[in-house]
Amino acid sequence: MRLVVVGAGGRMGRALTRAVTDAAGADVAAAIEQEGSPFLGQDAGELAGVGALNVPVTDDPLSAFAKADGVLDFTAPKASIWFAELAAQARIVHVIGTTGWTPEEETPLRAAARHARIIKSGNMSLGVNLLASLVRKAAAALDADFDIEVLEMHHKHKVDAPSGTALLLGEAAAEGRGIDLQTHSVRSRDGIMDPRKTGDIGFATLRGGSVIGEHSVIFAGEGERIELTHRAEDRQLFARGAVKAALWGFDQKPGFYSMADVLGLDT
Ligand SMILES: NC(=O)C1=CN([C@@H]2O[C@H](COP(=O)(O)OP(=O)(O)OC[C@H]3O[C@@H](n4cnc5c(N)ncnc54)[C@H](OP(=O)(O)O)[C@@H]3O)[C@@H](O)[C@H]2O)C=CC1
Ligand SMILES: O=C(O)C1=N[C@H](C(=O)O)C[C@H](O)C1
Repeated sequence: MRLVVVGAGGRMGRALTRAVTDAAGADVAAAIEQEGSPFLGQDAGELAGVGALNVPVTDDPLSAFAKADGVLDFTAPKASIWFAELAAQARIVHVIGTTGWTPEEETPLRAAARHARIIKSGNMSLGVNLLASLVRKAAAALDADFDIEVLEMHHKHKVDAPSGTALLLGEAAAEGRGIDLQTHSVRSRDGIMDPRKTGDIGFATLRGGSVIGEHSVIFAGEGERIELTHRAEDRQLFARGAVKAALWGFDQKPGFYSMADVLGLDT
């Protein structure tokens, strides 16, 4: 499968190039950064530390997508929307790991999925997607007297909060409990406020150092507490998941898919 890595100079872009190079049945067909990027013209393999691949980074996704079977995209929402439109025109697979979406920004992705095979997830690891299934089950089994809080920590460079994974886990908890996350989520607390409302799902964000990604869902009841935790120890985990998603998407019809679909997990 000929794959384009967009955002090829970024932390995940470099991890994706390494993962494609390691995978059977996939090649790096092109590498993209935006106009003005210092990475333009550099070899994607050299950037990723796997040796020259003879794939220079360009700022021309249109030409790249026309010759490819799929795109691996961990960039920013505005960029991912544009890439989804191009992937739809080219009728190819678009794997989106980008996080930090508003609900309105997701609408054009659904339109692009009429022609592209879009696989989007806030976390491409098996562990987190399994954790989401466990959270859904726990939330369904426990009554609303168990307060649900989602805690996450990431490296100091991360710009969106709560993380895509925290929101994915919050959605799983809300689904398990049969409530709407939008109307039950508390995303910040500061100063004097009303006591916690029964049924709310709280989010807390920590940022610092080089932490790859840590998430806990805490079910706090009277006199007991259940904590479900995932710790990512290596960014390659997400990149391998993205390549797996692309290879899976190759045989699918146009549509909007999740990592749970790829992994065959119940939702
Ligand atoms: N779903 C998952 O499993 C995971 C998701 N992520 C998410 O992936 C995203 C990227 O993370 P990370 O790699 O750490 O971030 P980086 O900032 O290191 O990388 C993003 C790259 O995308 C580039 N980019 C932005 N806009 C465009 C564009 N229009 N065209 C081409 N390239 C563009 C950036 O270039 P420039 O610097 O010039 O803006 C940068 O090189 C984040 O949203 C993060 O949360 C991360 C890990 C796992
Ligand atoms: O920005 C990151 O690094 C990560 N982002 C994703 C998220 O927002 O959940 C996934 C992972 O935790 C790393």
